Amino acid sequence: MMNDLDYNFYRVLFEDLDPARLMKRFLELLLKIQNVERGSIWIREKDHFVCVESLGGPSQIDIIKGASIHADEKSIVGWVMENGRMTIAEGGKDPRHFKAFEKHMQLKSALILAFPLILRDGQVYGVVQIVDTSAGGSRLNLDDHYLRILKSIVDMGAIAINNALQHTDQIARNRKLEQTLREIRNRIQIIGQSASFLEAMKKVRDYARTDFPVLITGESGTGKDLVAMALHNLSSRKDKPFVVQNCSAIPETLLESELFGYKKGAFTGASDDKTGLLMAATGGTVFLDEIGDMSRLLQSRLLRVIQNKEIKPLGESNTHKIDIRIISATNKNLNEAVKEKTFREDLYYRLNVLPLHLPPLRERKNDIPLLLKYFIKRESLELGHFQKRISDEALSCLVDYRWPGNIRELENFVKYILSTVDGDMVGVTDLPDNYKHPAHRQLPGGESLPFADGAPSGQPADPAGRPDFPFTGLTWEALDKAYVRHLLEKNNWVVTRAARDAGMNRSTFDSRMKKLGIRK
Ligand SMILES: Nc1ncnc2c1ncn2[C@@H]1O[C@H](COP(=O)(O)OP(=O)(O)OP(=O)(O)O)[C@@H](O)[C@H]1O
Repeated sequence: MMNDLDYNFYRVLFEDLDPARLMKRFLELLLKIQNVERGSIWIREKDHFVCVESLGGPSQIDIIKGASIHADEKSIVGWVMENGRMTIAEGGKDPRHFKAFEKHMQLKSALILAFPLILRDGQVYGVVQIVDTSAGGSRLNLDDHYLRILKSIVDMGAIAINNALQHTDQIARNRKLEQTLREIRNRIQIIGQSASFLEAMKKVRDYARTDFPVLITGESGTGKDLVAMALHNLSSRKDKPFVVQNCSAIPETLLESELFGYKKGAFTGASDDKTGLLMAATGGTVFLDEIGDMSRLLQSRLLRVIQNKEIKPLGESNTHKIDIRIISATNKNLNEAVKEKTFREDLYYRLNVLPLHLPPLRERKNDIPLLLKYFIKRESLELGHFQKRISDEALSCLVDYRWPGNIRELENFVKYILSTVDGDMVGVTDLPDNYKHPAHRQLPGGESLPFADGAPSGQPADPAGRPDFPFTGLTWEALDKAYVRHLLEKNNWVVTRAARDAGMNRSTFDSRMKKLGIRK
């Protein structure tokens, strides 16, 4: 029979990536080689050995697929798992034989041949049993040479089965990840009620109905990534990939490989074909973040892709048609970059078909209380904490604050207060200095107002918990001096501008400076 092991045998091992089918075909093959009818495959699962395939026997009760043996029980399967070697056992007589399964079987095992299923690293993950039920176990061929060949077949099968199991596991994991991603995307909440924000959101809905490129502009942390994802989710491409690439974070050659892909051997180190993101996203949306940082060379390649709707990976002679929507984003002034010739004008017009500007948080102050509430709720739920509230005074400081890091900064601020404030109410004293009343902030140039760290010493706290008037305890002159210096610093020591901010003319401001002893 062993001579009949033609290429069909290898097909059994390498053709099928479905573990159940593969195990069945593999077991059938082993039984055919040994000319017996009964056999089973067992896999270790935590503290049990589970029969994942079983063949043979005249009736259904002889099939033990799905049965399991506890690792503490005496069994041939357990012995082989533990010792990692083949064994031959006499059914019913061998003390290792777990007889419970055979109690009701029509045919009892006479001789059992069991091989370990071993991984490349020597780990035993399963056992295959080949069982002879003929009288005296006369059918099994136990010739040394024969068994050695059989063992190498089992070893190959073990690797093939494990590959198939891992492959299936990987597919299941990918499915789960995709599902989680879909859920996360559906959970996206975009918070805002200010006019400028609502106007931007209307554009998002309008743009989602089309397929034209969108260029999102706005300061860092204003929500460009979030809005790009929302646009994709609202569009007809929502069930296709949404692929994100940050164009500033990686070197040019790496970015080129990521976006356009390459053919095996296109350059030293290209040991396999790589599908670029633009091709992988076909049918879906590509979000190119920080597009203003893309090199001129890659700008030209991207332009060609947009113009021709096709892509040619590095080192490949053929082009591939692609169907993608491009959303790009920048916190730079691309108009300026075009003037300075660091950004291609033709690409700029190709990308900026539908412009979308996200206003900074300081221009949508109405949204600040709403966003604070939203993040407090979200983060408290995550932490399993009670939801804190923000006192009116603290809230007014936060609304006045300029939020240079926009919503990202606000999100981080909420995490900070939830971690540091003990009580249920967040008061002014809980705020870091730079978030307090403007007069409490660090002055430009590093100079602080005299009591930037809190109320001046000796001032009793208000029993109602209201913050002290911040200027108590300062002389009029000290206050005057700090204010004049602050205006000068803010205006880079351009006196005319500082005077305008103070609401006085230049010469009055000059004489005030002189009186206070402040020199340029
Ligand atoms: N309107 C909003 N509602 C709720 N969360 C928001 C909103 N806008 C932004 N965020 C959150 O603020 C954080 C920063 O947003 P995002 O990363 O989209 O900003 P960005 O403009 O792309 O920043 P960068 O230019 O630095 O990449 C994210 O965690 C995002 O979920």
